[in-house]
Amino acid sequence: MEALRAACTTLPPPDGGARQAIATRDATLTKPPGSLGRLEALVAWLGAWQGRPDPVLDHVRVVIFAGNHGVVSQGVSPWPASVTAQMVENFAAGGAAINQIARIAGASLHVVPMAGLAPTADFTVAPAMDDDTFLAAVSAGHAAVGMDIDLLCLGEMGIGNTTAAAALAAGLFGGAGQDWAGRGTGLDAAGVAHKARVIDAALARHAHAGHDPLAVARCLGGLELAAILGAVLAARHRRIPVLLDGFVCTAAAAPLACLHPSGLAHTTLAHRSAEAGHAALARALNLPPLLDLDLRLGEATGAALAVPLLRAAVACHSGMATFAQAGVSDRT
Ligand SMILES: Cc1cc2ncn([C@H]3O[C@H](COP(=O)(O)O)[C@@H](O)[C@H]3O)c2cc1C
Ligand SMILES: O=C(O)c1cccnc1
Repeated sequence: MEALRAACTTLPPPDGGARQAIATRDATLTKPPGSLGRLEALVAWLGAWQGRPDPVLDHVRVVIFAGNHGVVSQGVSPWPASVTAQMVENFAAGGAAINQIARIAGASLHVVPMAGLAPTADFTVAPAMDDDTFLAAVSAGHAAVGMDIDLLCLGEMGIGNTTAAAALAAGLFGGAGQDWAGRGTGLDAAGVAHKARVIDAALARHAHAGHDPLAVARCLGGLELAAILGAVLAARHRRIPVLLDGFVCTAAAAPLACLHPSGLAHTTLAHRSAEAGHAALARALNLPPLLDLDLRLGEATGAALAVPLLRAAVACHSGMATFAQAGVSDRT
């Protein structure tokens, strides 16, 4: 655990030279300065983390981690845990939403089933994971990133994981179950109230995890959430920019922000999920979302949807003419 903590607290910064070169070229392009808004910031962000004045999106990888959750036995999801494995099969067959969106985005799709989809412990009665299980899950996430990647999109599949994400968010940022619990895959109001009580029970049981973000992630998280944390960490050490997906993915990455003040600087939040806690979590992490499409699916769908936006931003930066080239008058 201490090696992981050290890896989370000693993080490389972005490439300031690449960022500056991008700003310098941007100022010469045939548009009013700043007129491409966040697209300009996205190019600078990509280049600063890729260490390139000419950011590329040739190799975009979507990784979905799948895991099961013991807390499902508390009736926190309208769906049975067996759907996790069935959806892993559906990903392999090309039938899920993410298969379609990843194809449109020009991204490869990789699915990593965690621990043979064996569930974690029910965290209302015991820590979700012991140290070894947690560290193995973080390592699996780390290993799934690969080397020659220009952009990593992260997502998850795991029935019950909006409960784990809400518990993790509460453990890291405070508040009670009702502040973070949402409808997930379709709970009604009574179901959300029950889910909030289940989260409160978990928070009470693991209060001793206190302010150690890794202990909170181990006790209240899940296997696929730990893997996402490992993947975000690996990407940082390899300077690969990351698009985070919805509520679950954001909560999974959050411990790194709690361990290092700029721990998530190499990530962009692709969208604001309709899941109730996501807006507050995004604010707590100072991660303004790119898209707001009322998605509440997970699977990295929101992350993959933002890839074409990044492609457009890069195309503008690399392909636009300068004022001098086009013979367009600069401002007087
Ligand atoms: C068919 C199906 C496909 C999914 N794809 C993603 N999720 C999403 O819903 C689950 C979390 O919601 P909860 O906490 O309410 O169980 C996760 O698997 C998440 O990825 C799905 C859920 C279902 C049912
Ligand atoms: O935003 C998410 O990550 C989400 C929301 C609902 C269900 N699964 C995931």
